Amino acid sequence: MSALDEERLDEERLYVQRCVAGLSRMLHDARENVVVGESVAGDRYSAERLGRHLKSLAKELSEEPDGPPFFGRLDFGPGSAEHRGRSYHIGRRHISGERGGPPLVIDWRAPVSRAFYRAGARDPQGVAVRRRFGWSGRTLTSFEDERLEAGEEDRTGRLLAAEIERPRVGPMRDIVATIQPEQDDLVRAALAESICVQGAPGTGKTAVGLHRAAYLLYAHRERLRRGGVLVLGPNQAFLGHISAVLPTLGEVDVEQTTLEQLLATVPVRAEDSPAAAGVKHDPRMAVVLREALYARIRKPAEPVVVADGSARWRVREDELRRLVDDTRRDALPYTTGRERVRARVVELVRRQAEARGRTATAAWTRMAGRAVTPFLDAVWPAVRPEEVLLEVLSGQTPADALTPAEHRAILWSRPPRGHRSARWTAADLVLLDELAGLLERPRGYGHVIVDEAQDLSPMQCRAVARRSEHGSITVLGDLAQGTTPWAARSWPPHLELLGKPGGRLVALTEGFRVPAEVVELAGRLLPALEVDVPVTRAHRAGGRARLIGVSELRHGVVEAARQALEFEGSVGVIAADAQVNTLTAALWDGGLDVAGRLGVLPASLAKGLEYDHVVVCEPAAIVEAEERGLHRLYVVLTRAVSRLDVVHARPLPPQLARRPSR
Ligand SMILES: Nc1ncnc2c1ncn2[C@@H]1O[C@H](COP(=O)(O)OP(=O)(O)OP(=O)(O)O)[C@@H](O)[C@H]1O
Repeated sequence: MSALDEERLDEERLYVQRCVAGLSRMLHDARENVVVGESVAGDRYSAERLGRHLKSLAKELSEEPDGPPFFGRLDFGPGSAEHRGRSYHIGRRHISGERGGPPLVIDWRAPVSRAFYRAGARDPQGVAVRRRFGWSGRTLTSFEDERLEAGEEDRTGRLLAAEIERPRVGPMRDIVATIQPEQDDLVRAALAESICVQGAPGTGKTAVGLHRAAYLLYAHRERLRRGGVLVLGPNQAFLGHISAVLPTLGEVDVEQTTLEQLLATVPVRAEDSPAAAGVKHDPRMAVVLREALYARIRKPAEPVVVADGSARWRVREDELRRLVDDTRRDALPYTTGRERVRARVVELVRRQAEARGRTATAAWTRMAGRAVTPFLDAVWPAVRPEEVLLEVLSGQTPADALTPAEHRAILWSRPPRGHRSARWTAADLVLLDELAGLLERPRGYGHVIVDEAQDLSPMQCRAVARRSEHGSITVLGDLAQGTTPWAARSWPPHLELLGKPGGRLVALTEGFRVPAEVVELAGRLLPALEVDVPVTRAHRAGGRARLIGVSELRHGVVEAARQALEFEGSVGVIAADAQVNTLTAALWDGGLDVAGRLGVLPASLAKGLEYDHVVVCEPAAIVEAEERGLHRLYVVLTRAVSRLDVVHARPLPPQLARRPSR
């Protein structure tokens, strides 16, 4: 490093100290304000609001992990009308300046920070110098400059490469320091825009989704405060893997869950046969359920008579029929429809009563409403989702939308006595949610991010659509990684089921996880996966992929894991679900500690995760375990960040054994 650079680094280190002081000042002020805010606000409501706001700010600041206060800096040159001659440090969060001075650090999501991600030698956007910083913990160790206005740009700089190539340990981290232009375009897309991102393994779909959530909350905080942001992931292991990212970015109020958990209104106590699950996830079930629910509505067969003191008010049958028909045509949720009928009948009664000089007080209206209940119970009965589904699965309602064989597939062999003793399956939860959505509109979100969306069934897509009807969605997925029997084969129909047929379809094509050697090996499966997905360019080189034939699987796996532990980083041993216990025991017996850095994972839970070194055990068993086993194998092979060992005692699946001829 030159003497001048040493000097610059020293200056930046002094700046770090100012930032650290700035942060502790912010924390001190926020704590102070919690106390003051609660006592000075004019009324209780605003005191509470202010108190809550300040408390969450104080909490956020004090929970701020000891990360570096900034990761980049922009020096604007004469080419910028707005920021000429200014320089800004960019970090994970805003750090206020001293005594009303300019901020010390600008949030990466602020408009001016955009140039950090988007400017280049071709379009410098007024940036004279873009600086990236290298850190070791909280210590600033280096920096790298690109003189953009002078036509100098280094898209594969040392610091960038080091971040991408770093060995993985522990859960996923944020990527704010190195978001790439094609990713930034998605992260900062308008709130109203629904986007569908198709990307090969490791192209940063999950990272983009999480950063988009953080960006939207920053740019539209007030609007999103009411609806909120929901992140849906495939399973608990995945949620654990991503759970730290948003809090590191200062966003603690995002709901992160699985769809199954979101819909869990009753416990799951049974499993469907593949045939039954296939029918239950088919979109025609929406028709079956709607018809079963609305079959409860009857034609009024007698007049409504309301006893009101000495008077009797009567609404004729033909009037009631018209009223029920009209309300059905209004296409309201079922429960709202029932209340609308009640209100309309009461209105007819009220007119009669007022014509005879009565005054319809609030108490009178309540009395009349109650008097109409028996009529409603007969004609538009109140109902629970479980009651309707029980009828459907017991064969008490027709299912004209299904073939007789499909209908038989979903019927219970021994129907339960009542819905409380029913043993519901995971697919039933989706059906119950569909019914609940027909009864009443569910809570909607301002924005929903759906990861691994290719795996959602049509009925699951409808559950997501119901929750984002008035909001927007980010759909993340890879058609090649679809492992459910109902996985999407193409995006446009899927987007339609998700309620956003006009969503923008974008492909991410730069791979940040999987090295070229592993991409080549896993890519041998692609022709057999029968999906049309764009080719990806691997950012990482220097990886290793080995096919290791052994005579005894357990022994081979223990040996591969032992060798893997000689390297830095996490090691994931991934096997067909049925082999996990045996292999875990073998690793323990071999003296390896299956905890911490080394983990054993069933293939069915590997989605979205990554390990520095992956040992895939007996691919043939992974393929055989399920209908879309080859897709599962593709998912499993693409979890490796640096090295992949495929250990097999049986012959390899033929698609993996040979290179595809092109
Ligand atoms: N711009 C970037 N800079 C540095 N690392 C990145 C960048 N984009 C993605 N990564 C890293 O690449 C890895 C893969 O990212 P991510 O898990 O988001 O990919 P994905 O497309 O969701 O993969 P999969 O389809 O396998 O779930 C992660 O470790 C992520 O942090």
